[in-house]
Amino acid sequence: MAVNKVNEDLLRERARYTFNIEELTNFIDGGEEGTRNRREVEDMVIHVKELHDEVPEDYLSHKERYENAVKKGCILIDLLKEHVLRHSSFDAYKPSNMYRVLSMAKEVSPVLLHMGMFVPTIFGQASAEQQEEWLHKALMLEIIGTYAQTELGHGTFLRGLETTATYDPSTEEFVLHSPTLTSYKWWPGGLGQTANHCIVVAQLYSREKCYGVHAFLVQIRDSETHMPLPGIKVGDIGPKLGFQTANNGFLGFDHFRIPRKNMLMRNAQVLKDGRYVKSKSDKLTYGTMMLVRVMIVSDAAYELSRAATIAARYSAVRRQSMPRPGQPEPQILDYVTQQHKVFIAIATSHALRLTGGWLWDAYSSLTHDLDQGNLDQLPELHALACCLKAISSRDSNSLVEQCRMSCGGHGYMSSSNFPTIYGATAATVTYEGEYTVMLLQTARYLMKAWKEALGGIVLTPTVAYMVTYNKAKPAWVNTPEAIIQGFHAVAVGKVKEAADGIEYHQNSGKDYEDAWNAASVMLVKASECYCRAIICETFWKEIQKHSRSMSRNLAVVLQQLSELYLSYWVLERSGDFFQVRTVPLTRTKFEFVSFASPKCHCQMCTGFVAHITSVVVLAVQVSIQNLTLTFCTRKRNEFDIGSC
Ligand SMILES: CCCCCCCC/C=C\CCCCC/C=C/C(=O)SCCNC(=O)CCNC(=O)[C@H](O)C(C)(C)COP(=O)(O)OP(=O)(O)OC[C@H]1O[C@@H](n2cnc3c(N)ncnc32)[C@H](O)[C@@H]1OP(=O)(O)O
Ligand SMILES: Cc1cc2nc3c(=O)[nH]c(=O)nc-3n(C[C@H](O)[C@H](O)[C@H](O)COP(=O)(O)OP(=O)(O)OC[C@H]3O[C@@H](n4cnc5c(N)ncnc54)[C@H](O)[C@@H]3O)c2cc1C
Repeated sequence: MAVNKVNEDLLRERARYTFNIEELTNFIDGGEEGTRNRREVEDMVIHVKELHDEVPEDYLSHKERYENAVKKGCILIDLLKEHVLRHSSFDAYKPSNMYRVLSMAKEVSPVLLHMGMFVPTIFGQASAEQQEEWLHKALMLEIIGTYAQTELGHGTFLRGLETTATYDPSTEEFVLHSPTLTSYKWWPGGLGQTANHCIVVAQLYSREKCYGVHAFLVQIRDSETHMPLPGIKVGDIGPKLGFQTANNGFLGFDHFRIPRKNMLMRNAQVLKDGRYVKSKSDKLTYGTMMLVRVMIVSDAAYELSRAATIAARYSAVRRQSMPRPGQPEPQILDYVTQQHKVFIAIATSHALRLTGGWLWDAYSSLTHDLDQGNLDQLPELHALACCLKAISSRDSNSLVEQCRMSCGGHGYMSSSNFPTIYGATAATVTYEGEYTVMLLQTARYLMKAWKEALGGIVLTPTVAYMVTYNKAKPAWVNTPEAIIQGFHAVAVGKVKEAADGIEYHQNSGKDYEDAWNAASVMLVKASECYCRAIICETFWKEIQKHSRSMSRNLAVVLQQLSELYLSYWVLERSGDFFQVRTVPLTRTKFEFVSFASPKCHCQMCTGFVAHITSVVVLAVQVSIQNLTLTFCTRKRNEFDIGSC
């Protein structure tokens, strides 16, 4: 049988590395132990023949595809359980670990929601007694759950959910009911045929009073027969853009009774006589969503890294066209347009991975604070989780599509794996908080921060620069740090612009809600810019921090990747940078000028870096005196193919 020979072009490209591959691998895995763990799991998986498809999934029926996914899910979960039990360091809920293992089956797993939301909800919202009863069963998959919150009529507006849970003190039970068609749960993964339990989010009623949405653990199928229990209507919602084996389903209740103890009572409680005990914050019910949003940032990075790897390899081996008559067809990797498509995908996968790790650390610190009853960091972390989930999933999905397109017709094949990766990342832009809605949530936080900044109040870390502009006159020099300061200036400008927009509409007679709506496009933009500034700054600072403990060759390349990322986004947002005309930020002097302003001139280079080892560092130099912006370009290395 012909032995698969590695493509010579690929071998030649790999021989040109200027850094130690194992060192980079360890960096990506979070250290040598992370690489060892990952390889151990991959070695376990790669040798399981049942995980390899004889027939492409696309040629299977929906039923065969689902059964195939269930089989693979069981195998992978057994590996995960064995590995978690054997290696306490393999923490299934650190970013990406659990998702990594499940995604080795290519198609999304019908037990993704069990692992990704059902178990974490028990961790985060069940009382100690309830964890005692359910956690081990869930971790060992003796019960299989999902997270049933979204309804046919409401996904974003949680306070509008219609499913009711009414307490009956005479029997010490909650009666779950779906009063309307729109109240049917719709979307929960695994609900179609897989889950026999679920977390149900419903409006809690006791003593004729509504206390808002709370979470309940509900058995919906018989543990022996797997048939729906009496009073339960459940099934599959049908075909989707992707995620075909996620087994998304619908669920309706007809006066379905559960014991009082099945209300998750870590935060709020209902006593036997029906008295309601309020939690420290009713937003703690939303805790699982914050966890998954935090995980999505790292997993969006992971999916993008897969797509970028496919595109980079294809670009090395694909030869096409003949720019010079009689010469061999060049590798498409040598076309600057191809580099412009692929290199930003590589840089972004690193940017999002490092930002996801930073966010995970912030989330871990918050959960520790919450355990101590300290909710101070909750608002900022909610705002961060919202905008980073939105931007990371959107960037990942659009760059996955860009990688696909960079591979021509072969990128359109299912065998390229781009369609599966695209389907997975497209879903994350919507689920766990729809893109626009998440950015508007962050905007809510930014509007408050802006008011505090104007009052000179010291702000939380990620918005502190809104005040510092009032004090330190930035001595902006030609460095990446200058670009980051530029992104801060753009973010502050957009926040101010949105706040002024709300004020303008209120002054013209609108109430706050209408003024907010009228300014909402600017509010979304302000959140995008705030988030981009965070990713740029975190990426750059993480690379600087890790560079100190890595070999110089690797540090150089990673530094160039982070500079490429900064340069790319300055070019992408050059309009916003042009608009920023900055004197030390004070209330009255900070203003945006229109493009037409005679004072704003710029020699922005429109070229793009020709090769990953040569980075054009764009920096913003602001001459405070004459209020002009001069973008100067400084070529770090050879051949900048672009032209102004
Ligand atoms: C890339 C490939 C794959 C990646 C895989 C990911 C990782 C794998 C792990 C798990 C797999 C998961 C698979 C997921 C499948 C999908 C599941 C779902 O989609 S579950 C359903 C998700 N639904 C949502 O996210 C709903 C979104 N809506 C909301 O969150 C809320 O309705 C709202 C938009 C925030 C508005 O809520 P509400 O009206 O109550 O609030 P406001 O009035 O706007 O604000 C009130 C104050 O409350 C604060 N707030 C709101 N939410 C939170 C929160 N979560 N935490 C903390 N604080 C919160 C808000 O800031 C307001 O505060 P103030 O301004 O008043 O101080
Ligand atoms: C693949 C997939 C898997 C899912 N899995 C689950 C699951 O397991 N469990 C679960 O509970 N849910 C799940 N969901 C549902 C998901 O959480 C919702 O789809 C999501 O929250 C969006 O809600 P919606 O679908 O009602 O859209 P809507 O909220 O109706 O949004 C529609 C449009 O209205 C806009 N909009 C809505 N509100 C506002 C506002 N206040 N201001 C401005 N614009 C607004 C949005 O921006 C969007 O453009 C899943 C969804 C998908 C796609």
